[in-house]
Amino acid sequence: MDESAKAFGTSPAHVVGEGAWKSRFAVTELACQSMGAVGSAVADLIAALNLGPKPDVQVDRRLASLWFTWSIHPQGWEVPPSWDAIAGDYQTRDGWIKLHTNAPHHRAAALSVLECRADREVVAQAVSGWDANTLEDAIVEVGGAAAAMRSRAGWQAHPQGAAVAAEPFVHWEQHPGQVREWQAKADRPLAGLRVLDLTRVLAGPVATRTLAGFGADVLRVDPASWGEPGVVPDVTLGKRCCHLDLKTGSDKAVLYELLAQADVLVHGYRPGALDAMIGADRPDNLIEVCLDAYGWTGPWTGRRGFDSLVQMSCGIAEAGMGWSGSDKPHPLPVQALDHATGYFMAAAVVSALTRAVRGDGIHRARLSLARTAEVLAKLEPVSGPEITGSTPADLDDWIENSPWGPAKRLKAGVAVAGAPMWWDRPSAELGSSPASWG
Ligand SMILES: CC(C)(COP(=O)(O)OP(=O)(O)OC[C@H]1O[C@@H](n2cnc3c(N)ncnc32)[C@H](O)[C@@H]1OP(=O)(O)O)[C@@H](O)C(=O)NCCC(=O)NCCSC(=O)C(=O)O
Repeated sequence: MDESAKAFGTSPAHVVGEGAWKSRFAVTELACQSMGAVGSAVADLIAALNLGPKPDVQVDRRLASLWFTWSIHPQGWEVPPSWDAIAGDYQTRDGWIKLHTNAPHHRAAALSVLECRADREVVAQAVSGWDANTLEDAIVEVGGAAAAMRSRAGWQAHPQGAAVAAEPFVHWEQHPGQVREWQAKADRPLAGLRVLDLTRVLAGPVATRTLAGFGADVLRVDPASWGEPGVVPDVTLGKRCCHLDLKTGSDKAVLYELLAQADVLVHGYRPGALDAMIGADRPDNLIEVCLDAYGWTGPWTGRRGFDSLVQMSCGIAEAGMGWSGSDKPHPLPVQALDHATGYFMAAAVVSALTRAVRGDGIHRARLSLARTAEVLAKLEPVSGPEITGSTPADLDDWIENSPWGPAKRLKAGVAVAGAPMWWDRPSAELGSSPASWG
């Protein structure tokens, strides 16, 4: 039985089709396992709610793999680039480091340590005078986001690598409580379920986009200062998005109102960051699922992180370098840790709903990108025709009227018989809806 089926108490989904991302790691298998986990959890929920017999679940290898890239296909316009001009890999005196500078405060932190301006060549020159681990520590110390390239063996011997490997795949906590009834139907099992979404970039937003695909009412909250134009068109599909500044009393009061009426809270702040803003108390009925980058135990819990940084830390980029014969870090072909963690989080939400419906209390779950990397490292790649990208045959006929222009989407990668994934609304600009339940 796969690790996620064990964690969510589901049976593995039926996988059809062919194709695989070309990689040293089993990226396509991870796509199938994580999307299959959501489908299987939804099937269990339909049965637990007595909406019908447990439906069959099928994952398409090719489409699941493609959902690990961009699902949106703009018709006549372009999504802006998602990477900042100085983000990326740089050679240090003794190896490699990746700087993650997409957020302005992370970029300012890196530049303050390097004492240079935001120009790629100037940054490369400055980085070349540092040892990778020393520079990583210095940038992390001032609130930035960077990762030195480590080998797999180096990570396994590192206190953080050892801590993450020893963690459960999903940290579950059980609390007394019951979920409010929502308007579940056999063909729309999450209809009326209120999901408050405090996630950013890819991993968390993939989780809530998936819940919206089964009918959940998702409301995303961001501060007005936060922007991610390169990913918002892809990940806000099916959601409403509002602005709240959780550092002001009046907006905090609005958030408490929203939370009091919510069924599910999904977030991706560093451990303790959300509690520091809104306190640690949660309504008794609330299912809470969150992620962090480096895991929930060990010296690096609380470290800022993104998929591409975790790939550097945990040995994926280094192993890819040897496998591909490249002279620089060689990451996965897609941001697989983000996407897989997002689908696993969605599976955790649905699995928690099933447990609540069965009278087993309220379950809360914590996952991490680094622990997902351990799942990936154990999977065996299956060969098949190489997947290189989508073709028109992979796209749905539906035309999404996004705020940026018309777009098509990939066909769904997972099919729950009788409960197809589809989205009630197009993608949305951050802050474009009122901060209230619809
Ligand atoms: C994504 C991050 C790197 C972002 O880094 P930071 O913004 O520097 O860190 P924090 O989590 O501490 O963010 C909280 C900061 O934002 C402020 N903050 C956040 N939301 C609000 C609202 N709504 N209102 C007011 N202030 C806010 C908060 O007070 C903190 O500010 P201060 O108090 O002033 O600090 C980190 O949150 C993180 O590591 N998260 C866990 C992993 C994760 O989700 N990674 C991204 C997705 S995965 C991925 O790789 C990907 O998608 O790509």
